[in-house]
Amino acid sequence: MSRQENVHQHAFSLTKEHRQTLHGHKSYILWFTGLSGSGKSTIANMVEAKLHAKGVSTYILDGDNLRNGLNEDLGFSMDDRKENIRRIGEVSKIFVDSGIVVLATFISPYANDREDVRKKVESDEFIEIYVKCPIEACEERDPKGLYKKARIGKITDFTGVSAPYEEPENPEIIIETSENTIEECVQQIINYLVDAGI
Ligand SMILES: Nc1ncnc2c1ncn2[C@@H]1O[C@H](COP(=O)(O)OS(=O)(=O)O)[C@@H](OP(=O)(O)O)[C@H]1O
Ligand SMILES: Nc1ncnc2c1ncn2[C@@H]1O[C@H](COP(=O)(O)OP(=O)(O)O)[C@@H](O)[C@H]1O
Repeated sequence: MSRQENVHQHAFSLTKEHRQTLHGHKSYILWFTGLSGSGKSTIANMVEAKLHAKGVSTYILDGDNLRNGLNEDLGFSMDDRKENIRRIGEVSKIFVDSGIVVLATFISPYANDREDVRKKVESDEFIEIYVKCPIEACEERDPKGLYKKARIGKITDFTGVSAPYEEPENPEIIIETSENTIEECVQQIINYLVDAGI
């Protein structure tokens, strides 16, 4: 017997469209993926501020923050990362249903896990942003000193050092943070949203 066999969904009267109308805009997920130190949080923070200033309802879901709460039971094995991203995908879907624009900043190193999130929402509601930066530049920045620890084995399964990162094959947006300024990267994302009419 499946665990969901006796669980029945209630049909509520208000829909995502009602909530989007109240907010005055579409809701969708901006999914930032990239190495530690590539710039996911920095860019998302500024994109959120710009959207907020334009009257868009937003929320940032961030790896470090979620791992201190909802996902405090998860580590960095392949299975734990998969479960981490699955839960974030479900939470993101709830936000989209509530009419809010989600900015999700997770390394999300496995292409399949990212594609599983994409499939949870409508095709135009998942915008994958590859925050591209050579590992040498991330390591040079090392804002939290994690690469240093990973190189001497104090952190295991560290993405790019002792665990894989699968580059997105067809992301909606690629920002190259070692080639462009923070402001240029932010503007590139805003331009995409304006061109897409959202
Ligand atoms: N082993 C290992 N590998 C990668 N990252 C590590 C690891 N241990 C701790 N950290 C810190 O956790 C942050 C990444 O969490 P995520 O939830 O984004 O990871 S994942 O999507 O499940 O791969 C990551 O945050 P960012 O640097 O902002 O990417 C690190 O601060
Ligand atoms: N063009 C850029 N885009 C984003 N971050 C940049 C850029 N240039 C330099 N940085 C710096 O790189 C670091 C990125 O750290 P962070 O945003 O925490 O990355 P992540 O969330 O991917 O781990 C910050 O210290 C930021 O100031």
